[in-house]
Amino acid sequence: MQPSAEANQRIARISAHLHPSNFQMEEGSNLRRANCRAKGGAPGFKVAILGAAGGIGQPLALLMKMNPLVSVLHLYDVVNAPGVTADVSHMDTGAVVRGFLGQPQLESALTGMDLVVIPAGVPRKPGMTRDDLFKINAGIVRTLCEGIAKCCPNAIVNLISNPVNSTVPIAAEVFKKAGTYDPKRLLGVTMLDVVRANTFVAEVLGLDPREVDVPVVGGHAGVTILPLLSQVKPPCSFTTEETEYLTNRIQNGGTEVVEAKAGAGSATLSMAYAAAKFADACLRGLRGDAGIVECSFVASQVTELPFFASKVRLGRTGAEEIYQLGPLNEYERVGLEKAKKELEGSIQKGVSFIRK
Ligand SMILES: NC(=O)c1ccc[n+]([C@@H]2O[C@H](COP(=O)([O-])OP(=O)(O)OC[C@H]3O[C@@H](n4cnc5c(N)ncnc54)[C@H](O)[C@@H]3O)[C@@H](O)[C@H]2O)c1
Ligand SMILES: O=C(O)C[C@H](O)C(=O)O
Repeated sequence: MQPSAEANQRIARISAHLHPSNFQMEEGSNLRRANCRAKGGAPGFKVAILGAAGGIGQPLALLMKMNPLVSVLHLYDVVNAPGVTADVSHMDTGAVVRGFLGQPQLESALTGMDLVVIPAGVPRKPGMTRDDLFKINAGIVRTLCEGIAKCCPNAIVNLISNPVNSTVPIAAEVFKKAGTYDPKRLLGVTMLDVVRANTFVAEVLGLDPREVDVPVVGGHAGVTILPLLSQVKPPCSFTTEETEYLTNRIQNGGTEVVEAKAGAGSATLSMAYAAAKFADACLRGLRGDAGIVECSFVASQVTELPFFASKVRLGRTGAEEIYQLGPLNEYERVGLEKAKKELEGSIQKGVSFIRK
C-alpha cells in the first residue's frame, strides 16, 4: 500500500530535522522514530558516553538508558558503537539513543551534551599498575577532551579512564589551552572506591551496605586511595587489625578484580554501577536538587596539591563546594602523607604531557 500524502509529508518534515550522522547506522531508512521523540523535547538531560562499546561502556549505557533524568543518550566509540546502540535503543525507557562511530563522528556525538562520561581507554592486566596505562590512555583522553572543548564546553565531564590521577590534570590542561576550563565541571570518578569501601565496611560491621557511608579521599591508585574510617556513618570504631584489613582491601580492590579476571580486563560491572550512581548525582545537581554530596577527584585547595579527591557538593554548575577533610586520626594522617607524595608525581606527569 502506498503511504498517504499526509504520511509522506510527516516523514519529510521529520527527516529535515535529523543530523546525517544519525542515519549512519540505519541505512535505507528515512525515519528514526527515536529522533522524532528527541525533537519533541522530552524533559531531561543529554548525556554522552565516550568508550560506550567497552567493558564499562556497555553496562553503563544500559544503566543510563534506565535513568529517568536522561532524555538523550549518545553512545560513541571507535568500534562496535552501532551494535551497542541498536541493542540499548530497544529498551522501553524514555531516553532516545543515538550511536556514533569513530573520530569523524566525535563532534556530532558531543554537540549539545550536558554531561559527558568517559570510560574510553585500555584497562589493566595482572602485574600492571594504573600508571602503565598512561602511554595509551593519555592520548585518548587528550583527543576526547579537545572535542569536548570544541563542541560542548559547558558540559560536566565525568572522567573514568585510568590513571585518573593523571588523566584529570590532562583534561584540565586541554581545557585551559582551549580557553574553556571551568574546574567545577571536571570531575574524576572515584566513586568505585566509595562503593567498595561501603561494601567491605558493611561486611565487617554486619550491616546492609546501603546504610553505610565511607568517605574516600586522595586519588584513585594504590596508597592514594585513602578511606577515612574514623568518619564512617553510622558512627563506629575499628580495631587496628580491622583498620589495616579494610584500608588494604579498599586500596587494592581494583587489583583484586584484575587478578580474578586473569587477563580479561579490570572492574567493569561494579564500575558501571559506580559511574551510573555518580552520573545520576551530577544530573540531580544540574537539576538543582539540594544536598547532593559525593567524593570526586577535582581541582582542589584542600591540600597543597592542585587536585585531590574529597567530598564535593554537586549543583547546577558542577562541583560547587569542596569540603575539607575533617579531623583525621594518626593512621589517616600517615596515610595522607603517603598519598600526597605519590599524587604529586602523577599530577605533574599529566600536566607535563600537555604542556611539553
Ligand atoms: N575510575 C575508575 O574507578 C575505573 C574503574 C575501572 C576501570 N577504569 C578504567 O576505565 C577504562 C576503560 O575500561 P574498560 O574495562 O571499559 O576497557 P575496555 O577495553 O573494555 O573498553 C574501552 C573502550 O574504549 C574504547 N576506545 C579506545 N580508544 C577510544 C577513543 N579514542 N575514543 C573512544 N573510545 C575509545 C575501546 O574501543 C573500548 O570499547 C580503563 O582505562 C580502566 O582502567 C577506571
Ligand atoms: O584497577 C583498575 O585497573 C581499574 C579501576 O581503577 C579499579 O579500581 O577497579
